[in-house]
Amino acid sequence: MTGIDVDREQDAPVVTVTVVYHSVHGHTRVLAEHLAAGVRLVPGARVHLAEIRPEDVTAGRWHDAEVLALIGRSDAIVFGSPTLMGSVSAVFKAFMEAAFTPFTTQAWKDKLAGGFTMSASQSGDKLAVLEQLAVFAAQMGMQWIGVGDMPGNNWSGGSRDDVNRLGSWLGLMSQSHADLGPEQAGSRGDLITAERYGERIARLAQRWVNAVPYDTSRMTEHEARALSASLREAEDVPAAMAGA
Ligand SMILES: Cc1cc2nc3c(=O)[nH]c(=O)nc-3n(C[C@H](O)[C@H](O)[C@H](O)COP(=O)(O)O)c2cc1C
Repeated sequence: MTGIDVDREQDAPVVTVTVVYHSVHGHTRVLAEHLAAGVRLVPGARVHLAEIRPEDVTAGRWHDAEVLALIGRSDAIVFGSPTLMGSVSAVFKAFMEAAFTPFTTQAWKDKLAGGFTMSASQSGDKLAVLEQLAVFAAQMGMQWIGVGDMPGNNWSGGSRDDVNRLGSWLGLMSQSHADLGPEQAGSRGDLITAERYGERIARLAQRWVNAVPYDTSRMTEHEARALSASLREAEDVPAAMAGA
């Protein structure tokens, strides 16, 4: 992120948020769309929806050059997957593994990140998915943003329509009844929480790009090893001792 692009009409910093998600039956897609609607509320914020498609996975390897290029141009990336067997879906995991290439050059370092998941059970082990996504973002050197809303549906007057009704802060959780189609995905509260989360990410992205411009240090693994070796050499520490 070098320099600040300003939307003159709206007098706001331009930021690009990409929502990268997989959905088998469409419920997670609805969540992604509401998240994007929240981003659009922010003047200057641009949003893209990038669906990870099973047809782009061949022999377990995902590839879509356009999606990777889009992510490369984005200030914030929000990752989303249904919870399947307490994990991100196999298709989304293939996307995560394809990020090994940008990992090696730290290409996504210091971009903002967030995550969301949809499942049928109230808990359904959704937290495991958000943890998986947050660890992934950390490996990519990204800055994670959680949900910033107080918990709902945690008292006698609460309901499914409450904001953050599942009380999740690491990322966005939503729940859809297993017998209902995507047109009834989540609850009203979940969809409002998704919009609020999208808006939060966009506003924080604006704050992030508006900060003092800088170029963060990036190193490939090879360069990191060379740096360690030169430091050892300068201190005259034998490699065997330094690595003990
Ligand atoms: C193979 C499979 C595994 C699932 N595992 C879980 C699970 O671990 N926890 C849960 O609450 N729901 C689970 N579900 C339900 C889905 O998370 C739920 O139907 C979700 O809405 C699917 O989202 P999608 O329509 O975006 O694909 C599972 C469904 C399938 C088909």
